[in-house]
Amino acid sequence: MKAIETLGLTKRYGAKTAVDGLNLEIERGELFALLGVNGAGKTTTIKMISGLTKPTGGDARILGYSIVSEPIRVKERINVSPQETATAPNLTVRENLELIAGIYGESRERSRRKAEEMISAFGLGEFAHVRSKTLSGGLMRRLSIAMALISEPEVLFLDEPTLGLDVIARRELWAAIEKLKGRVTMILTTHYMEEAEALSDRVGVMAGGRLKAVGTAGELTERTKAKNFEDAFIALAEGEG
Ligand SMILES: Nc1ncnc2c1ncn2[C@@H]1O[C@H](COP(=O)(O)OP(=O)(O)OP(=O)(O)O)[C@@H](O)[C@H]1O
Repeated sequence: MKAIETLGLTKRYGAKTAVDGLNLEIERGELFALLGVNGAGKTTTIKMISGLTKPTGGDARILGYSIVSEPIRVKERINVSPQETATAPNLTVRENLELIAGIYGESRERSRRKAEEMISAFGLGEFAHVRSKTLSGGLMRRLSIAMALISEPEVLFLDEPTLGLDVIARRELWAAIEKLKGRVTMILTTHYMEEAEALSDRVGVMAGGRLKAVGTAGELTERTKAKNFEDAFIALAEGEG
């Protein structure tokens, strides 16, 4: 069974077709980067797959469950690490993690244990007692992803995870994401081509609501006869048809 399979997934807003008959398959454990210029339809696609908005046509199956007819089953198995980090500013790193575990119905004891696991997995040990509002951008993003993982989702959406981070914080976050590869299916959106190239198993390029190409960064570079992946992306994102 695929982690994600979209079947003619479509979203229309009045006369505007934001996502146009998307057919896409993502394997379990894969890190898939969904790329496209502003307005290509990435956010709308992710919103539909994660149950935040309903398609106007087609369907998607997440771990076999339909987003149209079984949205609760889907929501139980996924989580989103949003672009706008949503931590409780006056709670510490540990308290934020325990709070989320509690919201997902874990006992006090298990919440503590899971928070500890995440602190260790994301290298947040020395900041466990720090209020989240005082964290740097990079640490905040790490906490945000840790919070999204505490419910043990099988599918995780990472929406521009390193937006606005400096190069060191970005590399640290990449390392944290790398460690999750193979265990959690991840769908990444990013405008940084080197990020897609460094992290993803495959990329999909969207333009005008349609999927223009799918493959590894290397394959797409070769297919477009570009000199690097960024040029390949530009050729695909701007190409007609
Ligand atoms: N709620 C809405 N109502 C009307 N049009 C919308 C709505 N949401 C998105 N659109 C339109 O659908 C198209 C796709 O938008 P979407 O946000 O999915 O693109 P995107 O690839 O995520 O872009 P970005 O990189 O800027 O986030 C755009 O033309 C956008 O204006």
